[in-house]
Amino acid sequence: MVAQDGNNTSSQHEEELKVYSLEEVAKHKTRDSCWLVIHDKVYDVSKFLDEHPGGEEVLLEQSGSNGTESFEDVGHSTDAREMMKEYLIGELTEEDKKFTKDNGPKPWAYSSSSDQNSWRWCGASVAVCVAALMVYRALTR
Ligand code: HEM
Repeated sequence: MVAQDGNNTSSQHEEELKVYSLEEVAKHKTRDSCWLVIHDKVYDVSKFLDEHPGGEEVLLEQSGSNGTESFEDVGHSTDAREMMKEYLIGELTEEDKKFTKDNGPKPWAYSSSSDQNSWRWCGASVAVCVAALMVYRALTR
């Protein structure tokens, strides 16, 4: 018979998150150990410095502190947000949390996988044109 023990090994990553204070995070601001906080989560991006499309400088600048605002200002894509999970090492202590909300990528930063978006815009534009034409014809009759 099939044993039903498949659900106790998955999705434990979130539960295993370590808790760090901002003070602890502030000790990691070098190339060898570069941590930063985004939306109250702690990321160790030391191994990502060379790969970051925005360059290592910006990451080093934000290291040891809260990079949420800069991260959101750039409007990182869905792909970037997926990528982050790889570098997640923990979260801030309750007292250090800012409880910022992750509103997802900005409209201009959707990843290429969501080409459907352009089609949606295209469809909407056609609909607006047709509606305008109908109104025009109704008014000029
Ligand atoms: C773990 C954290 C981060 C990851 C995984 C990440 C990933 C990425 C990726 C994949 C891109 C390419 C564009 C995109 O897909 O959105 C990018 C661009 C960029 N990132 Fe980050 N990033 C992180 C943190 C930060 C932080 C804290 C800053 C602070 C300023 C930053 C600044 C930038 C800039 C300036 C660009 C270039 C945007 C452009 O040229 O259009 N990133 N990042």
